[in-house]
Amino acid sequence: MSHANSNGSILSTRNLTKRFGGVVALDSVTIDVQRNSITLLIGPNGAGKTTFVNVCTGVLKPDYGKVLFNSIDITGWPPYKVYSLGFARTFQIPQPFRSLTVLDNVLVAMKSRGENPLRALVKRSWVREEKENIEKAFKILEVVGLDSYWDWEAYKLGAGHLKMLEVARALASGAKLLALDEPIGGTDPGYASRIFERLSKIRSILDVSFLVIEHRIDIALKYADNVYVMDRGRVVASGTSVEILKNPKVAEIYLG
Ligand SMILES: Nc1ncnc2c1ncn2[C@@H]1O[C@H](COP(=O)(O)OP(=O)(O)OP(=O)(O)O)[C@@H](O)[C@H]1O
Repeated sequence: MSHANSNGSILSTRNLTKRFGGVVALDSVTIDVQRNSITLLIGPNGAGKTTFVNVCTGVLKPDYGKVLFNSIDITGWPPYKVYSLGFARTFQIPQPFRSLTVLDNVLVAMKSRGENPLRALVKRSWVREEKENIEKAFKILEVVGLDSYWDWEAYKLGAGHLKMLEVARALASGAKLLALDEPIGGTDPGYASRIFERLSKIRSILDVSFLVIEHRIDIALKYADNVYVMDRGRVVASGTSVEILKNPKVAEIYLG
């Protein structure tokens, strides 16, 4: 199942176009990210991958085209609104609170989703809510494989664990779609595969999808449900990993 119809999609773009002066960074890009999928976005430097995510998440406004999240037209929405709807993004360099523990980092992310200030006045409900939040945070840490690090300060974590903490924080914020920018960048091949195994497990347990930009396709392709290949602002191929590996255009882009 390589091609989506937009009903099963958490994210759909239609003819998304973005120019920077004379450069067409996105040239009529139509992409579907299926629910509960890992969708991989690959392509050489300057293909438009980062611009695509920036336009979808509201960091940049498109010149033309549409972005639909959960069938809601979010074209041109500001980033905070896109985020509060459940579309989160993690960056190449994770940004946790370094001196806070892993657990506190997750709790902070959970709270940032708009708390009712009056709630805090009612002590009993506050205590109960705090307890529920901690239980929920531990469940998330278990899912991402950080439960045994719950009391570590974030600055003590290695690159791979930091990326998973970012994922945990996004999940805590209620995200249904996570755009991950090079999740295995800076990790060794063994750990890189484990990160993708985790993502694969997370999306089978929880109702979440991943849109992943990754350069190390040798590792990433195995775990992707769907792949889009971009080159010079266009989608030049799409399909399953197997289809993509067989596609002569892809070989040409990467080798030629
Ligand atoms: N803010 C900007 N101003 C001008 N040009 C830009 C800007 N952002 C991106 N571009 C141009 O748009 C094109 C697409 O860039 P983009 O960063 O989206 O590619 P990419 O596929 O993410 O590349 P990489 O893999 O190197 O990160 C490139 O030609 C780039 O130089």
